[in-house]
Amino acid sequence: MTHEHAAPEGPTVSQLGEGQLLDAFLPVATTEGPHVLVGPGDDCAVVAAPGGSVVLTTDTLTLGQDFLTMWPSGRRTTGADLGRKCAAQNLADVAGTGAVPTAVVVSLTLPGNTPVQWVTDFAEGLSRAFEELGATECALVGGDLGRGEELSVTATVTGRCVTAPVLRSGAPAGGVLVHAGVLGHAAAGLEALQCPVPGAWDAVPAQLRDALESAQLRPRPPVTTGPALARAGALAMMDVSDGLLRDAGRIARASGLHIDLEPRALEPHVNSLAPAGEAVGGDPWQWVLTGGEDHGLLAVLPVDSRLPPGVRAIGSCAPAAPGTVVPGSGANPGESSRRDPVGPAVTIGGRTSQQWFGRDVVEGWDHFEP
Ligand SMILES: Nc1ncnc2c1ncn2[C@@H]1O[C@H](COP(=O)(O)OP(=O)(O)O)[C@@H](O)[C@H]1O
Ligand SMILES: Cc1ncc(C[n+]2csc(CCOP(=O)(O)OP(=O)(O)O)c2C)c(N)n1
Ligand SMILES: [Mg+2]
Repeated sequence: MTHEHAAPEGPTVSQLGEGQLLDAFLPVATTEGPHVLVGPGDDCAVVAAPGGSVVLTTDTLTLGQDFLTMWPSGRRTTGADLGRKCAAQNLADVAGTGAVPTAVVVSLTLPGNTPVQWVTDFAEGLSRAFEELGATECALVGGDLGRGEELSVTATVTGRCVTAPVLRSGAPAGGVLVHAGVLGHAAAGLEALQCPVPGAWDAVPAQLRDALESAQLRPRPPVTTGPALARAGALAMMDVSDGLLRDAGRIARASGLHIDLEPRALEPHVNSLAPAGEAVGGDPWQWVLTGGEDHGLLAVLPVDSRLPPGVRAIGSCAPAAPGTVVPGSGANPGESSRRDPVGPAVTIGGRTSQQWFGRDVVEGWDHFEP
């Protein structure tokens, strides 16, 4: 059913990016209150609770936009896959704040012909992900069921902090940019899933193709590394959901900094994708630098910090050149109004993404970007 608006005046959401939409949306909403410790702008909000605080995040997966039930490659997104992905993307936001996940509520919008087995598989996938990702304190505590035209699942997850919450805005000049998890695998997996059989991806070894498709369908964020990074002294952190360049840009802007990525530190990620890139004529650097949905953790630590297991240094933070980036305010996370007037917030080995790729590239995912 299409959705007709009575007064179709002015731009539609698909003419704006997510940042511009938030710039329009948040100023007319009440975003401050006596219990709000951290409002919109970070991976999680932080709300005062008796004796402490609770961190809170929500994320939706919608058929067509975030997954397909049957992919051109022939693979299906099962209920168990979607349960795992739903858990992973929310648990990663809690981890990205340095917190331990505590509880989940899930809302399911289901077309009437959805098999019951699909729904029970979803519940099982959700719970298996808690176990497999180390969210051992986390339980499903509620939710909602409804019928709708399009299959859609939304989870809201709470967490408890082990230190002060780690936001995007605390990175200092001189800090070390670190990352834990995979980069580019979910993006390469999306291309594999979208490629019909027979097709270009037939040239990729079956095991690698399967692993990349699984990285897209069942991402495995390093959830327990979030609190470990917080304890190691992380000053800024987030999960990489929209692409390394775009999300590093969010830390840079929120912290009023310039970030330079170290190409040699990213080479192991690129090399792991090279056989697939060669076989299909894809660019592994593009997958690594701009691919979303891996949900690894990106953090800034003081120089000379001990890195927790699985954490690698991938870049450095420097003062922003005058006029380069404007620090964001927590209440207004949209980026459009503070688009860099002079230079980029993030470079790769000192080069802009345009210089690095030799062409203009889209630096990451945006649900509405025109
Ligand atoms: N409908 C909304 N109402 C209030 N805040 C929102 C809404 N949608 C997004 N936000 C907030 O805006 C920020 C979006 O920033 P973004 O960098 O896109 O985060 P993420 O990639 O983790 O979703 C988050 O802090 C999120 O909580
Ligand atoms: C059918 C389909 N098309 C496109 C994509 C790619 N995609 C969808 S969402 C997304 C980025 C993650 O976005 P979101 O779920 O909004 O996570 P958030 O940034 O809110 O954490 C990407 C790369 C996909 N997974 N499936
Ligand atoms: Mg996020």
